[in-house]
Amino acid sequence: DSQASIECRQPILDGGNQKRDCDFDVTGAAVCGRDLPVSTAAAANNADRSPTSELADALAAPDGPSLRRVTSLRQRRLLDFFLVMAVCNSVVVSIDQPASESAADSTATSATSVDSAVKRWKRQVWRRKAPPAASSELSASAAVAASAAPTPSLTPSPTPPTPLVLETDQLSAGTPEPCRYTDAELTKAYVAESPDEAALVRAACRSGCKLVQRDADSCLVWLPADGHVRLPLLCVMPFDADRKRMSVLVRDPATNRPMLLTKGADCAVLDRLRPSDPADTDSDADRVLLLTRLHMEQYSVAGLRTLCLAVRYLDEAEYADWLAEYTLAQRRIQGREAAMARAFDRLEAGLELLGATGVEDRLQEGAADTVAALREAGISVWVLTGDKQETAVQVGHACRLLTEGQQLLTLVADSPAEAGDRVRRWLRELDVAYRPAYQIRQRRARPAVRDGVALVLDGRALRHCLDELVSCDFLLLAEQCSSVLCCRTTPSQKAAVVGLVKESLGMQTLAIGDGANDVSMIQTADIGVGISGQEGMQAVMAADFSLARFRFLKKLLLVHGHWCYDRLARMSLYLFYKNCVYIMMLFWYQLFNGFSGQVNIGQVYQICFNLTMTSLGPLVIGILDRHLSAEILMANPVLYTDAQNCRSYLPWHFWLNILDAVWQSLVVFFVAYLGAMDTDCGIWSFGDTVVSAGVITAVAHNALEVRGWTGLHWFALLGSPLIAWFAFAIVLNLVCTNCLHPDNPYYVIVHGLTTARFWLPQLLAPVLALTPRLCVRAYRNTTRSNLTAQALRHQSSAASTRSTKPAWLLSPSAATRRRNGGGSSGDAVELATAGNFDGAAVATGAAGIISVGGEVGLSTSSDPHRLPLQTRPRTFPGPPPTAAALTALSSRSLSFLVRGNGSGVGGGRRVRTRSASSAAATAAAGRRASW
Ligand SMILES: Nc1ncnc2c1ncn2[C@@H]1O[C@H](COP(=O)(O)OP(=O)(O)OP(=O)(O)O)[C@@H](O)[C@H]1O
Ligand SMILES: [Mg+2]
Repeated sequence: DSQASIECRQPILDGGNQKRDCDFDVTGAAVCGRDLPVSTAAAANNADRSPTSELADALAAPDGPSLRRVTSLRQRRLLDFFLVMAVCNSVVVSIDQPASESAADSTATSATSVDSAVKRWKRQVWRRKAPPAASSELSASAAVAASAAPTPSLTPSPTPPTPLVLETDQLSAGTPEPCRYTDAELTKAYVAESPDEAALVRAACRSGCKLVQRDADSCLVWLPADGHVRLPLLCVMPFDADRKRMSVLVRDPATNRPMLLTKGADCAVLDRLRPSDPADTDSDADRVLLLTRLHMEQYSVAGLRTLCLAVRYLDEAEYADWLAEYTLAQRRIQGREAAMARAFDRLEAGLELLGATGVEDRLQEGAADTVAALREAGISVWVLTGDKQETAVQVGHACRLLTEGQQLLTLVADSPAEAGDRVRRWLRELDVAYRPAYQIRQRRARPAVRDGVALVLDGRALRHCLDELVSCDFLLLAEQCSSVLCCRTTPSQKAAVVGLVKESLGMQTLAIGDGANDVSMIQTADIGVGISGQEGMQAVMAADFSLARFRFLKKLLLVHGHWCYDRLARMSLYLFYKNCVYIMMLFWYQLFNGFSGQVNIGQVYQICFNLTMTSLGPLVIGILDRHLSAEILMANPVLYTDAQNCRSYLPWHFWLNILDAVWQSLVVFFVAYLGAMDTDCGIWSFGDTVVSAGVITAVAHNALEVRGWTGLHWFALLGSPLIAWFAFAIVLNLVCTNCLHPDNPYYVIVHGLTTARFWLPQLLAPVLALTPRLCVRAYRNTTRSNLTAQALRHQSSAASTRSTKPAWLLSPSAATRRRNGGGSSGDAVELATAGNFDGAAVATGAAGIISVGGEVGLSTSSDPHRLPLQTRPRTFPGPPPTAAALTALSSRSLSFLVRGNGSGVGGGRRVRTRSASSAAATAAAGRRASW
């Protein structure tokens, strides 16, 4: 699933894990503070009045709709509307569970309990072992109806059940008995796979139509005019993403006729309505349809998820006929699914529209920030949702995937040719050159994204875009757009889109979703992330990573992703290095023995060099090292682009690393050789000196690579030479009196430790071997201006300011910063020329002034970890800042990223200013000079 849709899926758990029923409602008006009408046939005549309470009032009125009285058609529709809301779903009433469990206070618990409760119910439905015993609240007529429910095998009854005529006295006469549970108890007890369904059942309950109990064979509802009424369940046609609807076949308790209750997406229900009869002048079907469409549009534009509710009454012959087909379909071994779908299709036709509902689907806390951060990190975010377009666009705006003023390219097409034409026209308009598919994949750099353009398409258009004749152009277009929103997508389309991006663009893909409809997409993507929420655990079970909240994705990618990449890159480089050093130490000895293959290092040491003596250091780097703090990485998503561009492991890093290894082995070997020259040093004693210097050099190299020291780092790096080498070798030399022929090490190192020719190389070789690396490191740290280098400098300066060291131990700039109150902001603002911007001036701090081509704006942030790091200049529309405006900022953190036209501020010179106000004046002067 897409990020935005995940967010939308989680409205109920929002607000600090509190499940707040009042956050959503089908009717919205009273509860959500939204003045939205509910579209029903009953409300059709009075659509301009507030229908929310009107509907509930109408249901509860003394002369309101009742099953035991003859009511008007309009009243019956109102009753059916609420019955669909209450019954057409897979909601289980787990009233006996403690509220804390059933209310799903914790996401994980709720997901598990939802899953298990719903699964239990589904098992019951499919097994149908025994018809339920008539309970006390069952009215006599309902009891007859219940017993008339089909047998477990769903075999069509040879004779239709006795028609049940509802007799007035069979239902409780007079005032109906009150509902046995309170609204609060019931709403807490509803456990649903889908949060929308739970919202609908709760809304129906609050309006007066209460689902009290559900088992495999029947549903017990409470109605204001009738009390408890049991509806025998004949068949449940579960929701699936291809049909986009769900139906329940029940017996109407009033007439005992089969009655199909359906709810689903507008596109899945409105096409299946019974055509209106022009001869029937009483029918207001057209009017209801018109109003329902109008209301749904209002709901969608308000960002609500809409559903259409419909009903169909069948007669016994129709039902028996259908049941025969359905039973045959169920018994098929091959093509069972298709046959069942055909049977469902046949029944779910000729529907009568009852109305529509809108469920508010709020974004999780932090969702918008997360999407914004991912986009800032250079990650292309595509939203693939089953929602309708209007709702998805609203959600896109809410999560800041779409921005105001953006050009929305809305693709509607009925054929691949039409889709191809539209796409190619837009490509021409955007001035994008055509490229064949293989070139797109082989391309090194991604094209620049146009911030002002977003692409929106629905499932039908997407199907044509996935056609192989159109897909290449579609991808070219999609790449140009800052966001892509695919609506009304099926699970298979979601997977196909991910597969297309992965294969054709050669990109690493991450799919995140929370529902069963996201499973195939999650499995197709390179990295699958499941959100455990109200929609069950399927997504989590299929995913590589599981999160409880969408906002945790930011930390997963920007912090842990970044760390992981950096650690693995440096660990791999180190592993190549140490193997090369070891092999080369053996190789140099071959120059002295005519390449005979004789080695100067004992067998045990050869094995242990890699296995124990130099293995802990890279492991600790690979697991624990952190070159940038989590705060800096979270505050500066743009740092993620370094990882995306593989900056820590470029081909030249590898070759330089190997060259360095060759150099170090050369130094280690020949320094030991010079020490042993013209002495009585034996081959194994010389070997000990080489191994020892090699271990110390490799560990010192490792120490240079460490970015964040911890106790484990110290243990690994001190333990490797002291314990894994010296202690081990001494013990082996003392113990091994006559072993390991021919290199019996007995007393060799113990004797060597007493000689200067052993110790001198131990000191000299590491220093000489590591000097080039140290010099290059120092040079690069001083001169590099890329994002990571800037962040590292900021981090170390902040650390030195926080440090409790005496001032004379700090560098002059750190001492100045500490005097100025810390950080790199405040009075001391430094303007320095940035290497990659022509004529740009950069200063560290928290506020930024960013300008391109004469337009300039201000961006401020109070986060002290936020750096003015920008890979691309950005344009902030607005007039250039005046000196006064800049000076006004002097009381706050201030920094500049000012782009001139080659002259003016910065202008290739390094400018140092004393105070923010003088920096402001300089900038303003620069502005005048350059814009
Ligand atoms: N339980 C349900 N009963 C009837 N119709 C449903 C049900 N759940 C969803 N729908 C309808 O089917 C459409 C598609 O549902 P689907 O689950 O594929 O995607 P979604 O829930 O809208 O979005 P997402 O992709 O974010 O999960 C929904 O927009 C809704 O109109
Ligand atoms: Mg869904």
